[in-house]
Amino acid sequence: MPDTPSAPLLLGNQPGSFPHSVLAERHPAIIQQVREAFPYEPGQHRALDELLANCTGGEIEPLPADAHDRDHWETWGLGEYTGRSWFDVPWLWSESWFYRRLLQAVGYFGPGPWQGVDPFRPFKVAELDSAETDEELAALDGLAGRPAAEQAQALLHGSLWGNRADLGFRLSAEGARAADAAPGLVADDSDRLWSLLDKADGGTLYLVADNAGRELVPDLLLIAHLLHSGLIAQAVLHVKPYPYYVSDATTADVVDALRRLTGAQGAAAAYGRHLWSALGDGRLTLRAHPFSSAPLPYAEMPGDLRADFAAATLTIVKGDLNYRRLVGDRLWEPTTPFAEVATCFPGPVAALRTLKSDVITGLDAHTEAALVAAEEQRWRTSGTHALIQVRDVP
Ligand SMILES: O=P(O)(O)OC[C@H]1O[C@](O)(CO)[C@@H](O)[C@@H]1O
Repeated sequence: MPDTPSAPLLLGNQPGSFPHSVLAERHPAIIQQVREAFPYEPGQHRALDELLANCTGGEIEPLPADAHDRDHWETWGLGEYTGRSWFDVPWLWSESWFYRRLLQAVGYFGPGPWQGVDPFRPFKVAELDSAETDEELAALDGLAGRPAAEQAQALLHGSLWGNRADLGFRLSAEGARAADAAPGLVADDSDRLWSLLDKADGGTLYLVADNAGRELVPDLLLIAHLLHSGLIAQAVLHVKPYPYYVSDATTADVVDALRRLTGAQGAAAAYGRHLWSALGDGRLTLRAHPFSSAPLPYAEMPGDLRADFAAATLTIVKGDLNYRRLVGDRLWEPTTPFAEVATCFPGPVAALRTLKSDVITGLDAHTEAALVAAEEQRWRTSGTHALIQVRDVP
């Protein structure tokens, strides 16, 4: 982080704040959503009851002695935060811990009959199989005949706005959108993004995925187009090692998305087949690094991951949570330059994000003033604004 004054770290202990509402309201709603979606047995319901009581009114508790990832969580601060309220530790940490404990409660990590049963799968599949997805896939036929640069920009925007497909957010934001102004891009460095790829011509793109379904599909389409056009020779897709934040993508979700594409008609099916063969011959590879679901900012990424990202021509980082991790989940002045804050990233990085939490950087003063005039501070969390911000390594 720059040696300039830092910015306050987000905690969940301010009643009325967005972080507090997530811990106090969204997490209980997600427990109820998961409970209703599966014929869980008494043991799981008891564990969900305990989690509900603990995450809203209890203290951080240690992991079971035999937990497979106990060492990771000890490295990630569990020892330091054990015994403290969920609301008094970094918000990023509490949220990540919630999903770890939720999977524990439903038996996802096993051993046992519910091992590997993704508690969020019904929601992700329903969204992938939705009529909206049909429409978006059919629209690809219209794009096929357009000039390559226009196709690329359209697919980049498809990937960007796909980030609204955040099912955790939808749970508590239903209907909110109707009240807000038309969606708008509050920062746009897409020209720099394209010039980075053009310069490398045949380089390697890393894409750190966010949500499955209607966000992952346009991410994959963007990768397919860039591979097919030769603008990149290799793509590496980072997904989560286990279900996370309701709709974050895992390898199983990538397979579902590819089946959805290959099962479609026209251009969509062609993209699907292209991606399927790219996985088969190694032009597209998947990664599911444990740090992808760690409760920490990217400044604290381990050496192997740092070396990975440093080797990329460009890394596209998707979504709100990843953006928070890029800027340290701190409440920077909105006009603080993105490039000054994202110095933790070892290679050229482009953030594609719809705004769904308080953190923001890299706005010009005029844009900030216009947003505040139109929406007070709602623009930060409404999910109706987006940004494309790029930091090229000096
Ligand atoms: O799917 P995304 O874009 O990372 O958004 C995650 C959402 O969840 C949050 O963590 C709040 O729970 C915010 O970051 C954001 O509202």
